[in-house]
Amino acid sequence: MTELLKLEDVRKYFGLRGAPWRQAQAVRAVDGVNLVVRKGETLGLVGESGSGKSTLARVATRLLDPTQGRVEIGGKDVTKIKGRRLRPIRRQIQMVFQDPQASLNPRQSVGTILSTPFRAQGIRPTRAQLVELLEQVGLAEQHLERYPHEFSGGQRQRIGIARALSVKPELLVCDEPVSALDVSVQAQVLNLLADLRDELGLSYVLVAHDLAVVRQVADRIAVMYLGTIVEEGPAAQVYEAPAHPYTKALLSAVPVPEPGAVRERIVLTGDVPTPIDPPSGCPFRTRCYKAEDVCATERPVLEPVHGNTERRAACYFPEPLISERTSSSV
Ligand SMILES: Nc1ncnc2c1ncn2[C@@H]1O[C@H](COP(=O)(O)OP(=O)(O)OP(=O)(O)O)[C@@H](O)[C@H]1O
Repeated sequence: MTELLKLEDVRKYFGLRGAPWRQAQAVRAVDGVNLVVRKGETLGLVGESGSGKSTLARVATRLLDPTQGRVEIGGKDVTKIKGRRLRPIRRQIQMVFQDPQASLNPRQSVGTILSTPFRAQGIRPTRAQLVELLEQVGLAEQHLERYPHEFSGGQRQRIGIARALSVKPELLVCDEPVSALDVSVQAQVLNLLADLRDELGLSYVLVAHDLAVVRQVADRIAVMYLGTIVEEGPAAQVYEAPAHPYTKALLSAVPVPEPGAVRERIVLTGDVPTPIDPPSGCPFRTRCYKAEDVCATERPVLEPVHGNTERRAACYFPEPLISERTSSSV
């Protein structure tokens, strides 16, 4: 299948400017990520706050330059591309931001907001094109002249999605697209994203800290911890039988949908280490219930788990791939 996005050993360190003693304090927000998103799939990127999801999303869409590594979009190496030469890239990959309130200019009408990506491509959109965009996200022509404050949170996110769709991208990177919304509205926006995927053949990277949200829509899951991907695989398999101890701990806090089913609860002790000075070896080892000496000396890389090439985990002691979940009698 066509690879729409490919990241190879991507790193993003903040604070590398200035005197050498300052550089020693660099924040390793993304620290060696390899990831592929194929046409037609929805990849859920999950992890706790501060794990580097937003930074990775911004590097992948080339809103940020990587410190190191390679970014391929639509089979083309775009790592070093800058300025106007990024235009054709923007037609392939667009971003939807977390907070529609902050990402929409309050002084611009919806019509102006939706026109901006066209103009960045040197195109003057027709009114019919703008109306079509609004209709795609469940809004209507009469909304074109209105301003962001006249809309609800859910409607504003629809405008953010319409803006991202304007240049007909193949891949949308959605950074926590529903976390700023009321729970009742979250499902509507997620349904809209699913409908758009079916109608337009879109692919998504869906960034979320809420595993229940990702479960609804993702085909594949990648789990981030301290700037690295610690596990990836088909969503159903990862949810059913997490291989990495961190994924297992994260999921143990998520209610199981089937009535009567229970999951073993794992409470992680200790704080997330600082990305300025991550632990030696495995970044998760300081909080891991399975850590052994080897985990402190060598960093594990993503490898097939127990021979299953669909499932990869960066762990020397992955969990078995069969579910350990127990069902109590209903
Ligand atoms: N511009 C920046 N300068 C310095 N450090 C930054 C910058 N942006 C992010 N960071 C740091 O990089 C790390 C990863 O942040 P990032 O926002 O990517 O994580 P996240 O998983 O998206 O978390 P959240 O869900 O809270 O946004 C954090 O330690 C954060 O403080």
